[in-house]
Amino acid sequence: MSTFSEFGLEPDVLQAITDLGYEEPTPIQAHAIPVALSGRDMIGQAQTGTGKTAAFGIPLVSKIAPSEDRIVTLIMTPTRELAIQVAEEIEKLGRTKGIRSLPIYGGQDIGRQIRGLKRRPQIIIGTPGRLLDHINRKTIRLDDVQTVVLDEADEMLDMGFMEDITSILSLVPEERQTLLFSATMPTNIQKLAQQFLKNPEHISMIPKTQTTNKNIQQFYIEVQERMKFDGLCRLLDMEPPELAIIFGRTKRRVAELSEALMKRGYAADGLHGDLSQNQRDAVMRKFRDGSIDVLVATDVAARGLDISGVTHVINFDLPQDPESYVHRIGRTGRAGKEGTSWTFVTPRETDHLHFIEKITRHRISKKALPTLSEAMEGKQRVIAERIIEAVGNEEDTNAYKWVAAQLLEQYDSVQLLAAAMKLLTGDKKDVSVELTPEDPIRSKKRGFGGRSGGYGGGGQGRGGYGRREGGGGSYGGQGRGGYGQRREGGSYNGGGERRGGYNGNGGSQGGQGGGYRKPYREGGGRREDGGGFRGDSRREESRSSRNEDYVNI
Ligand SMILES: Nc1ncnc2c1ncn2[C@@H]1O[C@H](COP(=O)(O)OP(=O)(O)OP(=O)(O)O)[C@@H](O)[C@H]1O
Ligand SMILES: [Mg+2]
Repeated sequence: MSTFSEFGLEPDVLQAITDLGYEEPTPIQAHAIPVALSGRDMIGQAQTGTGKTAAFGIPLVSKIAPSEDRIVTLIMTPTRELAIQVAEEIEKLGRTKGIRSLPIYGGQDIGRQIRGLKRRPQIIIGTPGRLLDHINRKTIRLDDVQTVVLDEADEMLDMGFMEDITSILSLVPEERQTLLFSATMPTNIQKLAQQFLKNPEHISMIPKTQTTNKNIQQFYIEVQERMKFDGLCRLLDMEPPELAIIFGRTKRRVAELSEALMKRGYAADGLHGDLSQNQRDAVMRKFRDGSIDVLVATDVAARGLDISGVTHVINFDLPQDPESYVHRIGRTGRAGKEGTSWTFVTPRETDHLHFIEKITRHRISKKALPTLSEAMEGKQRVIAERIIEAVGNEEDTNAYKWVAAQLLEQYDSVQLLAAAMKLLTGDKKDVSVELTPEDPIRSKKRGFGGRSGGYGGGGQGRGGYGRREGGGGSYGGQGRGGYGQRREGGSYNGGGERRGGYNGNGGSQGGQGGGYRKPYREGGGRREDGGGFRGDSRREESRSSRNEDYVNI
């Protein structure tokens, strides 16, 4: 299928597609749209940034009559930011036709959502926790829903969401169409998914040879934990990104890292689940409009987010599992654009890196940590470019010329310009920053075949937060060194490895015994929106507070 008109779409919908600037369907759209239009259940898998949203969005808006005044379509996403973004795309696709849609997510004023619901939207895009809240308040009824979409399906069907999804889907009529989309779909998840699907068509656009998007150049740098921050600064200086997303492992890590980058003069801010929704919205707005160019985030930003201009993804901490790696780096190299990813790996984590390479079927190229002089060169290049740009702007510089001429009479021109450049670089490399060191990720050494079948098992909540005493010494600047004592014990990912096959032959479904959860959610099950990435005690709170969404991180 090479044009959208070949799908037999209505003129209004075609107009909306044109307005979005989409000229021809992407491969997943070409294959998935006809199946979705036919009413069949489907599992749709395609690489990050290849247009899965419109692949389900176009058929959804096509199938709804503008006169419909009930909720007939439900889309679920794992994070609030993704719900907002998907809602925006659906709104654009449905606007010309007069389709009404509404995002429903935790952290937003519920009264506002209730007012929105009075406009009788036909499509709801929500996160599970807040959806359940509305269902309990009877402000949302799902009796008339005909189509359900789980975006980031594997994440949604992970243990953290399983219970909520099951409750929500039990309220949707059996006679419905269910569509699952994701860039990753571990085999075990597919099996589980079939619990909710009827005779689904499986459409996979993932090439046998590589699960990550080929437009992303992937590098890793082996670096000691204590050198990571300086390494990051050098990297940002050497190859200044247009926009970059830097992933850290935990909320605390992200808070510390964004703070540290700001202190060193970078236009950065952090996104994680301990922030209020207003703060989260403000950070996203600043990143989207370019008032910051570095977004430091937990995995809350790993899935689905589509921000144009992201040229670099940096894994400051190695992700826990290969899926997370695929999604994180997939925030760049979208819609045919090129992108670069850098991953920091501490010496003890190289096994885990190779495991990620094996599962993603892609070799990640090794690079050396940029040297100080490479970083300096990069910085100076940027300053030189800014100066040259300003030189071209006579009007802006006129007011400075008189003083410039005076200075040139007294000083050497090269010396003058060098001094001005030095001031412009705003060099703050000596500002000391605090960063608590992280433990290395332990390699899972899982084979494809599965050791004991299934995911997880167990799940007694061992471990939790690897108690750490002594905390962080100062990091960088002067005073480097004091790293704080750390007591061993209490592995941070709480024991429970994901046993069993990844793409596994062999892994049975494992769902009994509380299994089927990722290691970092071990021991708790339910996620809270922005809750701990590790099974810490907060999960108990989230279990009882149903009025929020349960996204981890
Ligand atoms: N047919 C098309 N032509 C051009 N651009 C498109 C087309 N379809 C989608 N896009 C653009 O491609 C980008 C990625 O789309 P989208 O966010 O749907 O990707 P995705 O496959 O859902 O990725 P992820 O797995 O990260 O969620 C968006 O900016 C979107 O506007
Ligand atoms: Mg998506």
